This record gives sequence, structure tokens and C-alpha cells, in this order.
Amino acid sequence: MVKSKRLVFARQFDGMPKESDFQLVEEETPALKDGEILVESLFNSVDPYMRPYTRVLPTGITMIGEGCGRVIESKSSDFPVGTVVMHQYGWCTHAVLDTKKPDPERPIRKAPADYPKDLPLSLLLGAVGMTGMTAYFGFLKLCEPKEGETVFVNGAAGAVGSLVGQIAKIKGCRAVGSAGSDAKVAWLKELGFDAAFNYKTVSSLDAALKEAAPYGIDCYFDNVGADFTSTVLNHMNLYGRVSICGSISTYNDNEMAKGPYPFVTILSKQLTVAGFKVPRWFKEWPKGMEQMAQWIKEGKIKYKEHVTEGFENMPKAFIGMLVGENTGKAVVKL
Ligand SMILES: NC(=O)C1=CN([C@@H]2O[C@H](COP(=O)(O)OP(=O)(O)OC[C@H]3O[C@@H](n4cnc5c(N)ncnc54)[C@H](OP(=O)(O)O)[C@@H]3O)[C@@H](O)[C@H]2O)C=CC1
Ligand SMILES: CCCCCC(=O)/C=C/[C@H]1[C@H](O)CC(=O)[C@@H]1CCCCCCC(=O)O
Repeated sequence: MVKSKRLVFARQFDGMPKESDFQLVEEETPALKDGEILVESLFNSVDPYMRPYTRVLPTGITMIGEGCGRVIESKSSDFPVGTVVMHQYGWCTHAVLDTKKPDPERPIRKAPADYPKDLPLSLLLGAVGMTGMTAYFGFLKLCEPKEGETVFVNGAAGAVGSLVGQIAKIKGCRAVGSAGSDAKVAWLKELGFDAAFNYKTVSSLDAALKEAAPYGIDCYFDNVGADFTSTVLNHMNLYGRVSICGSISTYNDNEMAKGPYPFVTILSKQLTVAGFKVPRWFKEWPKGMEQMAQWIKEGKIKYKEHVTEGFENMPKAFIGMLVGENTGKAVVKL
């Protein structure tokens, strides 16, 4: 038995989450049954989806989220001690997982056997994990970028957005991004974005897009949603493709945003607009993970991680990510 900690989703969020919405619980892990493994978490992820997904969840549960950890006790020959796994075990330091009852919605994923030794394991939650797969498949499958096209991504200095812009460059596109600070914009230029702007300080989004994408936008990877998206659609070229990845500007709203309704714009420009959830391509993730790891090794993709130290600081890290403190992927190191 091991002393463990977890953070409970104690109060429904009202607007921006608060640290007092979580409660720390300490307990001992139970003895393992046949087929079970005990995982010690090394890194826990904080992600935007945690804000809207909790709307329909009961309070009192362990806060939802993915972690990357190491098996420290095992009653499963498939997962010997030392195996590194990723799983939606929630905000906890240790998790007992049943390998005999696989849940297709929440699989226990093993780190690839050939995962490069010189890459941090935290990347299995970031560029080589769920967020990396979101950028890789959500962009390539739905935007189908062609050489010479203009790609626009908002939330561009975040975990997903920074990868989308770099993949766009690899595919020979012109990459344009927006982010919420001048320091973030400077980093985007370092990454090779052809144009980038601070959406918080431009005189108007319309004018900023006109200047940054003078020939219009062919591919739009949308992390932000709502009014931002309606404005971007006006800058799309004929037959443009839009990948609806997220809608972070609305996640803290207590009610779903209504309108405006850009259907005539979609119709007249003959746009293809598609939403996705990245598990849709689960079967292809190994290929995507291998490609992302290879691009990182080749120096074609650069990444940043915003690492918060200490399990107890997970609420701070989560709130910080929602207000834009992170550049690159926000993770917590236990
Ligand atoms: N469909 C899917 O399967 C998946 C979707 N997603 C979505 O991808 C998006 C990006 O996620 P991820 O890269 O992990 O997160 P990020 O690393 O981008 O972190 C969130 C960022 O959002 C920006 N932000 C916060 N509020 C606003 C706002 N009102 N308007 C514009 N930007 C805002 C902040 O950056 P700034 O300083 O620039 O404002 C903040 O740093 C999210 O919408 C998320 O839900 C993620 C994974 C899977
Ligand atoms: C209106 C909300 C849009 C959110 C978009 C988004 O960020 C989606 C993220 C999911 C992505 O498709 C794959 C994931 O891992 C994210 C969801 C994880 C859900 C976990 C539920 C955990 C649990 O029930 O224990």
C-alpha cells in the first residue's frame, strides 16, 4: 500500500475556475487484485477541455484528466513494473488500473517501445501525445493543406496551435498565427510562422487578418470559436477548409453562445467546415506519434512546455492555462 493524493472536483465551476473548487484528499491505495496495476504518476496534463467537460459531471469525483506514469506494482504480465503508460486516471498521484477490463473510451496506452531516450516523457502528453495528435490529424486530415496555401491558426502559441503552424510550414504552406501576448508572437516568429499578431492589442481582428493574410486564408485551424471564428470566415478563400478543434473563448461561459450565423459565408465561399475529436483517429495514433517524434529529432518541430512543479499546484496550473500563462503545453510535474 502506498500513500496517495487526489484532487476532487468539489464545486461546479462558475465562470473562471477557482482553487477553492477543488479539494485535496489523501488516502492509501488498495491491495491489487489479479489484472490490476498500480501506476505512479510522473506528469499530469492540464487541458482546456476539462473546463467544459465538467459541466455535466457530478461533484465529488476525482477531477478528470490524463497523466503519464510508471507501473510500480503489477498483477498483469502485460504491464510489468517499469512500464510507462498514459491514461485518463484523473488528477491523482497514484492510480490503480484494471488491465482486464479495457474501456475503449479510456484505453491504457503504453509508451512506444522505441520512444527516443533523449525526449522527455512529458511529451507523451504533449507533442507526441494527445495534443500532438490533435494538431497532426486534425490539421492534415481536415484541412488537407497544399503547398503555397495560407494557413491560419489561433491559439497559435499553445500546445496544439504551435504544432499546427509548424506542420503547415513542413507542408510548404504560409503559416499565420494569433496569440495573446507580444512574447508569444515573438516565439511564433522564431518557430518560422510567416506572420503573427497579438489579438489582444490589434486595432481590429479584421484589419490584422487583412495585413497578415493579404491573399486570403485557405486553411483555418480553429481553437477559439465564437466571434473570432465568424470574423476569420470572412477572410477565407473559395473552397477553403476549416478544422473546428476547440472553442476556448466560450468555455467559461455559463450558457452556450448563440449566433452570429455564418452559413451564407460558408455557402458563398463553398467552404468545408468540419469538427472533430481526436480519438476518432486512435488507430492511426502510433503512426502520428512516430512522425511527431521524428520531426522533433530532426529539428523540424520545436516545442515548449510550461511545467508547474508539484501535484498540489494542479488547480493553479489549470487556471493559469485558461488565462494564457502557458506558452506551449501546460503540464504538471509530480
Ligand atoms: N477536438 C479535439 O479533439 C481537441 C481539441 N482541443 C482544443 O484545442 C484548443 C487548444 O488546446 P491546447 O493547445 O491544449 O491549449 P493551449 O495550450 O492553447 O492553452 C490555452 C490557450 O488558450 C488561449 N485562450 C484562453 N482564453 C482565450 C480566449 N478567450 N480567446 C482566445 N484565446 C484564449 C490562451 O492563450 P493566449 O495567450 O493566446 O490567449 C491559452 O494559453 C482548445 O480549444 C482545446 O479545447 C485540444 C485537444 C483535443
Ligand atoms: C465543447 C467542448 C470542446 C472540447 C474540445 C476538446 O478539447 C476535446 C478534447 C478531447 C479530445 O477529443 C480527446 C481528449 O482526450 C479530450 C477529452 C477527454 C475526455 C476525458 C473524459 C474523462 C473521464 O470521463 O474520465
